[in-house]
Amino acid sequence: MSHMIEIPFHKYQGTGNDFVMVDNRSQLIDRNDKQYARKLCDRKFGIGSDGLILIENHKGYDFEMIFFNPDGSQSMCGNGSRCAVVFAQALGIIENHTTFLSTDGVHTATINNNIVSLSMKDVPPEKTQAFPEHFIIDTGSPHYVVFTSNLNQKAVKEEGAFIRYSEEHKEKGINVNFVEKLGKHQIAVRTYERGVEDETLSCGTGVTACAIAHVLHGGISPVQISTQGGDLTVKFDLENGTARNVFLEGPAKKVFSGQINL
Ligand SMILES: N[C@@H](CCC[C@H](N)C(=O)O)C(=O)O
Repeated sequence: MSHMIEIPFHKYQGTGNDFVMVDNRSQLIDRNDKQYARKLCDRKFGIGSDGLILIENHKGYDFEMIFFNPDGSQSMCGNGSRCAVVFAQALGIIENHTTFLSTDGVHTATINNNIVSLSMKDVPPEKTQAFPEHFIIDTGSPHYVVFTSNLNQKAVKEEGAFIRYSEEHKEKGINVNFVEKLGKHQIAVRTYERGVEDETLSCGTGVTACAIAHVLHGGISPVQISTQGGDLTVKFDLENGTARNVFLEGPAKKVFSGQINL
């Protein structure tokens, strides 16, 4: 970031997971400079959000979304992808259906009355590790999933940080999800996100991992997930241990627009 620029931005949220969106089709922002994410996502000195998303042109797809955590690290973001789809529609890039590129590859999505249904990657057994007390499942981002009772009383930030900074996970980091079973088709989830290093109100790749863990534990798809920021649905088929035809569904909305000088 060498000289001062004025950046038009749009703030979106998907079940309370909030993102700064920048239409970067004219390459206003250097996508290799992590300082933009650090500055724009800062809740005291910037706009404030759980991540920065750049929308860029891509030859083979409707668009490419580039996601950054507030610390500048990159990973797949389920809620951010859902918000990016609504943003792409507002920009006139797409109508109600899209095929686009995200951090972990190609996704499709459909928008119906502000509900975005996003295809997620298959999750084969190699991406699912079951331990006596928890699961580790990679749904584009790595997730530690632990079942609990009294979810509302959980010290998610403290207990999540303890696992995320443990000897095993401190180097690459991991997102930590606490899950309470509410029924065969229902769970409640609270998530500590790496890169934010705090609890967020919802995490799309996180609830996808939790829904898969729930079905491996006797639950049934579709799974309704209640998060601190609203409700999501995850559906998939489990075939020989592989979760296929995985869809993450829920609302995504614009909150406000503005411009910032950096
Ligand atoms: N909020 C996201 C996940 C964002 C990435 C995550 N913090 C990581 O670094 O793995 C979601 O909705 O999936």
